[in-house]
Amino acid sequence: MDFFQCIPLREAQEIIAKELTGAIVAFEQVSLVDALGRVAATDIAAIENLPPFSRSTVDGFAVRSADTFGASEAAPSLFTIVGEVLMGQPTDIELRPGQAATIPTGGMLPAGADAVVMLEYAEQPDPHSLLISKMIAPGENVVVKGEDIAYGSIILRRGQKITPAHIGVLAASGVTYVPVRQPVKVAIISTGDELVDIDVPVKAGQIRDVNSYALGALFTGWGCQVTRMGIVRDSFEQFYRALAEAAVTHHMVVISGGSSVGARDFTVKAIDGLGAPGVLFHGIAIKPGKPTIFGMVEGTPIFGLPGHPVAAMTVSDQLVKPAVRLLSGQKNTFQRTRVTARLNRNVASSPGRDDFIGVRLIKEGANNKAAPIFGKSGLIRLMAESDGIMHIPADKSGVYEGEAVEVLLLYDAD
Ligand SMILES: Nc1nc2c(c(=O)[nH]1)N[C@H]1C(S)=C(S)[C@@H](COP(=O)(O)OP(=O)(O)OC[C@H]3O[C@@H](n4cnc5c(N)ncnc54)[C@H](O)[C@@H]3O)O[C@H]1N2
Ligand code: MOO
Repeated sequence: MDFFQCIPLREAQEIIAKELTGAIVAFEQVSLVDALGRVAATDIAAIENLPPFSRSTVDGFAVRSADTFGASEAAPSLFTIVGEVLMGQPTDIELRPGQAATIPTGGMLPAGADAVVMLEYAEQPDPHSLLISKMIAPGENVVVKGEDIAYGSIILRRGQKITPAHIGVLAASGVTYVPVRQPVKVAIISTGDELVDIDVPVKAGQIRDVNSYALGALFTGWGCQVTRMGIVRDSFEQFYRALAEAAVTHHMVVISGGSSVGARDFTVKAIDGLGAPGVLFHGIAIKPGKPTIFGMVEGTPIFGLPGHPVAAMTVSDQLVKPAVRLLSGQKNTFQRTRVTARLNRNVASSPGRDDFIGVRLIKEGANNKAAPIFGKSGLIRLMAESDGIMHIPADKSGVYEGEAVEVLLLYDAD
């Protein structure tokens, strides 16, 4: 018998997406060196061409490519060297037919030139003459003005998570400050009379609070600003007060424990009591993580995650992560880094329920083998031993040895 109505995982994700689409946190300006991993709040367009002038990509001689037409070992083209381009300086050399100029890698292409021949393909019979014995194509060994980034093109898109390469593009374009979304502020409340903090001696019947640390680390890795609100004992009043405070001071609240139907499980009552619309679902057809709760209180999403650490992390991966992406205005809400691997044994699963099982990835030639890490969802070590989570969709009743499975990487970059 089930105490609550389980909805499919897809439906749970759709409810969250519907509630949070457009509910984006405010923006702020940060200096370029602080922009890594932040989410761009606006499109940024290039206000200049990059490179701002045509440049050589090799050490050699700038020429007019047409002058090498028909050049061969037997009949090399002859050029007069009319000057030298200096690194980091403009040049007023203007090549006429039959003329060449010495140029360093990165040097400014002189007017009239459209290609550069590498030093090793040219011969200098004397300091003022040059013989080129092969044809040079227009644009050879040259990056033309605006070829990297054209004036007016979009160099960073709203909703993109800023990578080291974006930082490079922004630096190249002279952008010193970047408009980004504020970090999503997440409060984590651990509930349970059995819990003690990690610096407190553990007495019989007690365990250390794993979830506020593991989930806090997970959310921090996604760019959130995490407040660990500490452990709230199983008293409704204390819990209600902590939740009310967390909901008004944070963009999102994540409660660990108290999501099941035990006598002390009052998460649903507290969320419903705090404001509209309250609890939107309680129970998902997923393993682990079945007793998950989600609600909205006056615009703040509240997650009630199962206390078992593997369940709490799995549900975070499937539901809290897209919620964070929606709040921070990221475009790729449900996009995941996946690898395909072949199972090294049969794995049974119940149809009608999405199963998530930690796996170790073993490289075998060009392929990956997935070795499931079985165990109860209360065992945090399962996550530590896993490289990712294998997903068995609800329409399957198991996967056979050798079959391909999708493995979601727990710590993907996007
Ligand atoms: N009769 C039923 N019992 C349970 C069901 C059910 O359907 N019927 N569901 C089980 C499943 S599945 C899960 S998951 C858990 C969910 O329990 P709660 O979310 O209500 O959480 P608690 O009862 O508080 O704790 C469960 C378990 O996890 C440990 N825990 C809690 N918080 C932490 C923490 N911060 N760090 C480490 N470990 C934590 C807690 O000590 C319990 O052992 O319910 C099943 N029961
Ligand atoms: O969420 Mo529970 O951990 O499904 O076993």
